[in-house]
Amino acid sequence: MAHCLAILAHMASPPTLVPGSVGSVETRYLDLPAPIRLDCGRELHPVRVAYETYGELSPERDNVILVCHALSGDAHAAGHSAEPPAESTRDGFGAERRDGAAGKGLGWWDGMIGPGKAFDTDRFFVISTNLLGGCRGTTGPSSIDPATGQPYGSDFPVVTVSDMVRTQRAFLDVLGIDRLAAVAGGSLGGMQALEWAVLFPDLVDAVVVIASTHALHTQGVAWNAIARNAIMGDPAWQNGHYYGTGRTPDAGMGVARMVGHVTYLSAPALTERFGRRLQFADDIRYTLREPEFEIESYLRHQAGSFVKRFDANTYLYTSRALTYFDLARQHGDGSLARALEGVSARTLLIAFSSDWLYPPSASEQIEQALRALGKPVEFEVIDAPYGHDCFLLEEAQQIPIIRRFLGDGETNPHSREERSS
Ligand SMILES: CC(=O)SCCNC(=O)CCNC(=O)[C@H](O)C(C)(C)COP(=O)(O)OP(=O)(O)OC[C@H]1O[C@@H](n2cnc3c(N)ncnc32)[C@H](O)[C@@H]1OP(=O)(O)O
Ligand SMILES: N[C@@H](CCO)C(=O)O
Repeated sequence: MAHCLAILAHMASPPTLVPGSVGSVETRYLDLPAPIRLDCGRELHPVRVAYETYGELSPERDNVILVCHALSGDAHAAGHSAEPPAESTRDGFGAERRDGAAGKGLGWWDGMIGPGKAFDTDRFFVISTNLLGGCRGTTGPSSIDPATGQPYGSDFPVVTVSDMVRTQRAFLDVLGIDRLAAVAGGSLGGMQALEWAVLFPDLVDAVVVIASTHALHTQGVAWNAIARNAIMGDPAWQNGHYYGTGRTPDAGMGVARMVGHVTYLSAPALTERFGRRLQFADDIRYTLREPEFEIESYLRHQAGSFVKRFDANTYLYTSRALTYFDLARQHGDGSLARALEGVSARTLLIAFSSDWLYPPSASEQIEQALRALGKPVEFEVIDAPYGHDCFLLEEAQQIPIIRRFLGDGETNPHSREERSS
């Protein structure tokens, strides 16, 4: 009888998928029970991880998707933030920075995570963590160093993408999750997804790597160096020990964000949007200090909002980690193919035609290496004009590709409708 009911359930019309919101969410915090051993040779303890979850964990715990954020994101990936920050205020990067990466209290990938969306919370239990070295609740340079009772500052160890992934693994162990249906992310988040597939091949079924690379190209390393030098060259940086001094390297970090932001956009998109239009249309004002062009004003705005929500030291550490990332060097003695030999996850690579910072050619190299090894891999280049930040903006084109890759959900045993039938 139960068997018949199950068949009937399958014969019924599939549920209509209307993309929705995950609603109100709360960031939670978990302290890891053991130290994290880092690539640099040091151990880090204590380590706290800030995280959010969306959807329902299946009884078999086999429907978990880990979402990894990019340089300036945080654990708040979807839904509306429910609460004022609690623990994260301890490091001084909480309350006034509450609006988070995407602003207005909405998660930075809200368009991609939720019922009927790319990472469908009717099927999957999505977990998002703030990365190691972060400033939004996970242990980072603004956290208290137990050895001194003061914030680490630049005494925080230099961390790598592998360290971030090992921290996520330790965090998931505490939650009792020993297998991931998928790991997904854009940019630095995509690097983490790749690192998961290489470091823990037996634990990951699929990876979704968007606007990312196996190793940032020379120009990308150079832009990151310029950004870090802008921060470290600001006298208010104070060798990284600015917490509690009343001075923060806002000027340097503002420049870093301006540089970064231009690299996240395409030249045609900038031209299309701003051209050479003057901020004050009447005429030029013969001023050195004030923004004269709309693009100057826009960049100043981006810089100003960024310094209100982000810690300069976290920028330095995160930027350093993404420039170190190099699968071939770290795992393949210089060979990307050798680095990927052990991967068993299905891989989806998505790149954007206008992304010159993480260009489609980098994803293509990964695709070719995986294909030559006989690994299951799909690669899609989305034609979109906005540059690297397309992974945050071009949801409509990404959603069907990712949904198809993850299965359409109609036969998934963990879809909410089928579980309740
Ligand atoms: C990926 C992760 O893990 S999280 C990190 C993602 N988040 C970020 O990077 C945050 C920074 N924001 C951005 O990079 C971008 O805003 C995106 C990519 C997220 C979204 O892009 P868009 O929605 O197109 O935002 P856009 O680039 O138009 O910026 C809009 C802002 O510029 C302001 N603006 C636009 N033109 C001007 C101008 N001429 N002068 C001054 N300000 C201007 C708008 O008023 C608006 O301000 P607000 O954000 O304070 O409301
Ligand atoms: N704009 C995004 C993309 C960086 O890769 C961020 O700030 O995190």
